[in-house]
This record gives sequence, structure tokens and C-alpha cells, in this order.
Amino acid sequence: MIIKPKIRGFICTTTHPLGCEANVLEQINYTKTKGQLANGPKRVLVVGASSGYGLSSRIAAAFGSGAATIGVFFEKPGTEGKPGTAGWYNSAAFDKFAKAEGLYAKSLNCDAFSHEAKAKVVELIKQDLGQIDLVVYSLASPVRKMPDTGELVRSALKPIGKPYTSTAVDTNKDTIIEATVEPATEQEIQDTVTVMGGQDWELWLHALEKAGVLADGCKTVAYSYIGTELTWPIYWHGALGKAKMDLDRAAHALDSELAVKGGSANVAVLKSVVTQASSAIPVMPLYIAMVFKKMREQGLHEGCMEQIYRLFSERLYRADGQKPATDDENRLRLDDWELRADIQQHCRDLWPQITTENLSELTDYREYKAEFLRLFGFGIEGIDYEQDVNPLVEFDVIEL
Ligand SMILES: NC(=O)c1ccc[n+]([C@@H]2O[C@H](COP(=O)([O-])OP(=O)(O)OC[C@H]3O[C@@H](n4cnc5c(N)ncnc54)[C@H](O)[C@@H]3O)[C@@H](O)[C@H]2O)c1
Repeated sequence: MIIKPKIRGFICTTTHPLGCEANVLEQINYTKTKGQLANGPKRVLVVGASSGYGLSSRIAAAFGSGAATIGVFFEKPGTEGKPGTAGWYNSAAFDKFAKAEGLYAKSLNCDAFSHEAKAKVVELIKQDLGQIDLVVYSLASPVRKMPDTGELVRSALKPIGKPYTSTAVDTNKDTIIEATVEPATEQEIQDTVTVMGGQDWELWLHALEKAGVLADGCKTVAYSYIGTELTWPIYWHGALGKAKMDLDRAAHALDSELAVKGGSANVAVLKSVVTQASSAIPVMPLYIAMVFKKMREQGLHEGCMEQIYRLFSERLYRADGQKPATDDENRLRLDDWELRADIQQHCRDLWPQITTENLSELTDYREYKAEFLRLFGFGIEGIDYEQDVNPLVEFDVIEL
């Protein structure tokens, strides 16, 4: 079939298999040009491995360190008449390129919050790898099915205490609007912590530890965002921020547990990037369009792959073997460039000046939209979108 983008709200309901494959290849090529990590991991589990930061983590481990990888994700395959999700095609492409280089790659398409997913991964590690050296936790989900009761709990992208009104961009109409988001209820805050907090990360590590499949010195990292006062009301001081604070709590607890065997657990605070998860957060698209323009001008631009390669090479696996610098909460900070005073001051000054008319001139909004479409495999040079393409792409994946 001929596949064209179809945008609905903040998602694109179609995807292009060849475009997604090209995205993955571009990240692999970037990693290869950066060279092999001196002290990189060899056996890696990535939870949330099919898009955004998790996919880049899997690529950094495999192509930057020759690691065997197990990837867990929750995606929909395509059928002959309907495209699958981008994460499905990304994972198929990763599998193909990894195996072409003789790298071990196993993928599980399942609910990572379930007990079954954890048990299956333990079984795979025992059978194929013995133990693992790194666990990356990169889930972004609006909902969690509780593993014991089956209850569905949903997260909320809302402020706490009072409504939040801000200038934002309506990405359907490309216009500047005033958006108001009502505050989360106590229950919604608790639920957001249940979905996006540290509990499931701890359940993963405990299941792996109990099964004896964590190698001595095993590291684990989970991803977070903090930002500045520009986004605090909706993010760090909002319901999601409470969940990310709970991730900090879990990191401290896991770090003490892993330290016994010479390992470590850290939260890595990453920069804002265009992913399916960030496009759903009110105000983020406008903030990203602003901050990207300034960071590009300053030669500081990074996408998912650049951020993650820097996390691996300059924080987690430093060539000099030294412990990386952390902030006072023991977090690894990769948002250092985004939070630079001049970058943030620029955004603060610009924010009140933005109108529908000057949006494209004063920010990288056009580039934001293009990058959003690229997430789904569209707008990629070298791909002929008038050509027939088969949405049915199969690869070796374990379905639970
Ligand atoms: N995007 C940003 O700007 C940004 C910035 C800093 C930190 N982060 C953090 O990085 C992490 C990853 O976010 P992202 O933006 O890369 O997200 P993303 O939407 O690109 O990827 C989410 C991943 O989680 C998987 N997933 C979701 N629900 C699942 C389930 N129930 N079972 C198995 N897999 C499931 C998806 O398949 C996918 O692989 C999040 O913790 C996020 O808060 C994101």
C-alpha cells in the first residue's frame, strides 16, 4: 500500500516501515562514527526499547559496545492492510541490522508491567546470556495494568494545586493558544506515581536479582526530566514530577542494594527531545521548538542518540574508568547544556513574544513538526513515499 501521514491530535496514526528503518540506520551510523566504548557493557536489558531514548540506548549498547541486547516493548505489528506502530518497525530494523553484524538480539513484545514479562526475561537471560551487566529502564506509558489485581491505573499530565494557564501551540492548527490545564486530584497524583514512578523499576531489578542474573558490578539507569520554571508547573511540580521524584527514591534504594555487588543505580536526567511521549505533554512542543533553535545556534543540539551516546561514553562507561559526577541526589545530569543560563534566559525572554505569525521565524517549530513526522518514518530523504510498501514486516519477536 501507499502510506501517507495521518495526524490525529498529538499522534500520527500511520507509519512508514522504510522510513522507520532509515531512522534506526541513521542512529546506528552515528554510533559507529563515534567509535567503540572503552569499558562498555556486553549484556544489556532495555525496558522500553522500541523508540525514543530506549531505542537509542539499545543501539548505543549494541553498536557502540558490541553488546548482546534483550529489548522489551509494547507495540502493534502491521497487517497487510494497516501499518503497525513505529516502535514495531524500529525494532524489526534493529533486529535486522544487529543480526547482520552477528550481534545477539532478542525482543519481547509484551506488557513490561506484568509478572510474565519479568519471568520470561529471566528465563531468556539464564538460557542465553547467564547474567547481565546493564538494565536500562525507559518506559513511558499513560497506563499500567497492576500485575497482581489486573486493575488499570492511568497517569495524568496535570499541574498540582491550581490550574495552569500558559501560551502553547496547537500542533493541529499551527496556532498559538492559551492553554489551561486543571489540577490533578489527590487520586490522580497517586495514580501517576503508580504508573510512572519507581515501583516497576524496582520490581524488575528485584526479579532479576532474585533469579541471580545480575552480574557483579551490574548497573541500572532510569530516565527522568526536570527542566526549569518554564515547564515546572506542568512537569516537575506537577503529577509527573511526583512520579519522577519517586524514581529518585527508587534509585537510592536500588543503589544501596546493587552496591553490595559493586553495582549502581542512577536516575539519568535527560534533555527534552521530540518523542511520542513528549508530544503529549502540554506546553512541551512550544518549549522544544524554542530551546532547539537556540541550542542549534550555539552548536549544542542533541537528539536521542547523541544524548544517549554521551550518557554511555561520558557518564556510565567513562574511558578513564572514573566515577561520573552526579548532582546532590546522585543523578547523572545530561540536561546540563539545555539548562545553561543563556539558553534558559533566551527561552524566558522569548516566551511572551511568541505569536502565531512569528512562531516559525522565532522558533524551530517547522523543524519540530518535521521531526515529529520523522518519528513515524515520514519526510525522510531517499524514501519514495509514492511507492507501494508492505506494512506486514515480520521479525523474530517473542509475544506474551
Ligand atoms: N522525551 C523527552 O523529552 C524526555 C526527556 C527526558 C526524559 N525522558 C524519559 O525517557 C523515558 C522514555 O521516554 P521516551 O520519550 O523515549 O518515550 P517513547 O514514547 O519514545 O518510548 C516509550 C517506550 O516505552 C514502551 N512501553 C510503553 N508502555 C509499555 C508497556 N506497558 N510495556 C512495555 N513497553 C512499554 C514503548 O513500547 C516504547 O518502547 C521516560 O521515562 C521519559 O520520562 C523523556
